[in-house]
Amino acid sequence: MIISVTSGKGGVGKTSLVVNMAKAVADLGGRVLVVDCDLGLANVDILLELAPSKNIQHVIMEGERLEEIVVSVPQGFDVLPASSGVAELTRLDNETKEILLEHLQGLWGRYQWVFFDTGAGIGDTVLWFNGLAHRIVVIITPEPTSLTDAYALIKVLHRHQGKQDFWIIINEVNNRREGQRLFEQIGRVVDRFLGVKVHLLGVIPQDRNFSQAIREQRLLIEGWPLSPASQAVREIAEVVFGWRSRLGKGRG
Ligand SMILES: Nc1ncnc2c1ncn2[C@@H]1O[C@H](COP(=O)(O)OP(=O)(O)OP(=O)(O)O)[C@@H](O)[C@H]1O
Repeated sequence: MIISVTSGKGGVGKTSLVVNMAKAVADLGGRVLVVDCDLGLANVDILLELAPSKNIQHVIMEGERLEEIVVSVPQGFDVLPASSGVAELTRLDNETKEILLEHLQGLWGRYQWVFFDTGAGIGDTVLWFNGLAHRIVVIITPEPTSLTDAYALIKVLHRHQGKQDFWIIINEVNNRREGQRLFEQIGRVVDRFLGVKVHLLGVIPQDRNFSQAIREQRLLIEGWPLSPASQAVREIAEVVFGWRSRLGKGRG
């Protein structure tokens, strides 16, 4: 099952949540791959303190095989790293997309869960990766711009790709009630103007250990396993873990 973790606004916690969810799902027994889909501005390798010699850039530009690029991390999952500072990769032409898709299809059958950590916004590459996913998880924070940008992203994915269902994580809230209120707010708007359904996947409290974890290049759920945010990530992972069995073994 391919799960894309995406957002309208940048800096809302996508990469932080993807790597922590990947470990939490792997801890439950899943074979997990994280794909850094922010092809020109990669971050996953930094958060995991990887120094990959090759990345997706080498597949696209030099014809390397993805298998040669995948890195197994000690946290128990695999990572497909991307490159940083390569402007050409921020917009993929159709031929490149076809090549990449062919490579990816040969790879992800080996995994039960594939997490896409997409870039932010409604750019072509973000939309393309979201289009490949079985489930789209949109991260929203309480900032009003995050909410309006999430609406814009959902609108574009619905109109251009016919996506009907979105799973929402409200991140960086002061309390659960605030998360619930924000979820209801986005739910009302997308239902009224787009006829789209959103589902609450989880609410994650604000936790300054998240930025400490990034500075130390550690995972929150490893370094601060008892924090409320770690607990929330694990609860989300349990829901995600249950998705695959419901989807059936044939897909993903
Ligand atoms: N629940 C949280 N509480 C406090 N800080 C958080 C929380 N979640 C994420 N952050 C912080 O938000 C910042 C951005 O996180 P991250 O890089 O994961 O976001 P992103 O959406 O992947 O960014 P980009 O759009 O640039 O790829 C980081 O400093 C991280 O520590």
